[in-house]
Amino acid sequence: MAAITALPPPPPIDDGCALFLDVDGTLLEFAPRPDEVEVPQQLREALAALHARLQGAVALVSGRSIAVLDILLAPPRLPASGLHGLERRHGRRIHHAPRAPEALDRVRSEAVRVAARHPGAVVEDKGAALALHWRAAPQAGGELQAFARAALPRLPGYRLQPGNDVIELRPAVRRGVRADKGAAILAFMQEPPFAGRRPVFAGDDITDEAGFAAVNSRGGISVLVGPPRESAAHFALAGTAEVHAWIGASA
Ligand SMILES: O=P(O)(O)OC[C@H]1O[C@H](O[C@H]2O[C@H](CO)[C@@H](O)[C@H](O)[C@H]2O)[C@H](O)[C@@H](O)[C@@H]1O
Repeated sequence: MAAITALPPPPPIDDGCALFLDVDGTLLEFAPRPDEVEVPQQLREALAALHARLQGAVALVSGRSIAVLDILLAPPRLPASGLHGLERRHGRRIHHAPRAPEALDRVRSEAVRVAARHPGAVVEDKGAALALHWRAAPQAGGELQAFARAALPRLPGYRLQPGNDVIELRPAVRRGVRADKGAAILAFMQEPPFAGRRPVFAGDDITDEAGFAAVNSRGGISVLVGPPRESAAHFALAGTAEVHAWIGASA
C-alpha cells in the first residue's frame, strides 16, 4: 500500500463501467447507531438512474446484511453483497452466508451484558456475524475490542473485522472460499451485465481495501472516501456529499 497524501478525484462514471458501492460512510453519512441512518430520496433516484444507464451493472457491497440493505435503499433492489462478502444476490441467484454456530448465541448474550455497562454501545446481531459498536460510547471501545478478541477462539472459522468505531466477529470463509468484498466484486465481474466492463469501487473503511485491490487488479477505478489514510485506492473523495455529487453527475 502506498501512503496517501492527495489522491485525485475519480473520473466520471461512463457507460463502460460496472459500479460497486460501499454503503455506510460512502453512500450514507454515519449515525450514532446503525438503525439511525438517513437515506436521501435523491440518492435512491440517482442509484436507480445509474442502474438503468449502466444496464444493471450497479451493486452494493456492504458489511450490512442484504436484508437490511433492501430495507434501507430499495427501491431500487440492486444486486448486492452483504456481510463483507459472505452473502451475495444477483437477480434470483442468492448465495447465503454460513449458518451461525451455536457458540455465537452465548457470545452474543455475553456481549450484550458487556455493552449494557456502557450507555450508547450497541450489539448488532447480523445472523452469522456480530458487530460491537461504540460510536455513541467511545469509552466502551477498549472493552468491546478486548471482548471480541477473547471470544474469537470460541468461534472456529471466525475472524475479527475491524471497522469504523466497530469490531465484528464474522466467518472468514464461505464454503471453504475466502469471503471479502474483493472476492464478491470479482464474482460479480464474471457475470453479465458486469462482465467485460471496467470495475469502479468506492468505499471508506478497512473492509473496503479488499475491494480496492480487486478493482485495481482489473484495471479499474478504486475510490477512497473520507480523510487521507494508507490505502490501495488510486482516487479519493472527501465524503458522502462528494460521492453523491459524483454519482449524481453520472446518473
Ligand atoms: O461496509 P459498509 O456498508 O460500510 O458497512 C460497515 C458497517 O456499517 C454499519 O456500521 C457503521 O455505520 C453505523 C451507522 O452510521 C455507525 O453507527 C457505525 O459506527 C459504523 O461502524 C453497520 O452497522 C455494520 O453492520 C456494517 O458492517
